[in-house]
Amino acid sequence: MSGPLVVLVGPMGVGKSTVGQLLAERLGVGYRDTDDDIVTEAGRSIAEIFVDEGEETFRAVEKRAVRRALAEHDGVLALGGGSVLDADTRALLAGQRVVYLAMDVEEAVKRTGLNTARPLLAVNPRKQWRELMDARRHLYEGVATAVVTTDGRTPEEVTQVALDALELKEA
Ligand SMILES: Nc1ncnc2c1ncn2[C@@H]1O[C@H](COP(=O)(O)OP(=O)(O)O)[C@@H](O)[C@H]1O
Ligand SMILES: O=C(O)C1=C[C@@H](OP(=O)(O)O)[C@@H](O)[C@H](O)C1
Ligand SMILES: [Mg+2]
Repeated sequence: MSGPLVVLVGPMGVGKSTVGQLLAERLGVGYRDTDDDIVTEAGRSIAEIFVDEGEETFRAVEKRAVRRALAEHDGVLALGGGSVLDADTRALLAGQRVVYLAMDVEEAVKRTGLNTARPLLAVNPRKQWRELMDARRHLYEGVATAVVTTDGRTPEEVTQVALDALELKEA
């Protein structure tokens, strides 16, 4: 199987970036995050790209960033939470080892409700979360080869559960 050793998907704030770095350390491989790639390339924050150019442009940039990272990176790759909205991206994820980090809506509101860096949640976070998960849950499940629930677990515990689920050898 070519491509990353592990790809992480799931909603904003579920811990893809946090767990991704821990997982990479435990596995002794590199870590990459498509949101970071986008920020580096654009020289602006994700929020600025959303405000200046709109979500559609962001999604096009994101699609290219994901394609490139899947082709180039062989370690742990964390994707932005909305990457799976794109059908071509979902097709590229078929055949990859993909972990869906999941959480319920209340946990999501708790973790991200007050975080203005995430433009999709700027107004009425609980309602937005419900709508967002209703629209995306099946997409995350569709690309996942493993699902790891994060509610009530520390990032270290989530990392351990992911390692157990993946049956990958540690470094
Ligand atoms: N298992 C967890 N329990 C509690 N807080 C967490 C957990 N995982 C991540 N966080 C916190 O939630 C926030 C979002 O985490 P992050 O890794 O950036 O998520 P993502 O990349 O999925 O958007 C951070 O403040 C992080 O410290
Ligand atoms: O779910 C989404 O649509 C988004 C998730 C964010 O990444 P994280 O999932 O890493 O927070 C970021 O790409 C952007 O704010 C949009
Ligand atoms: Mg992230």
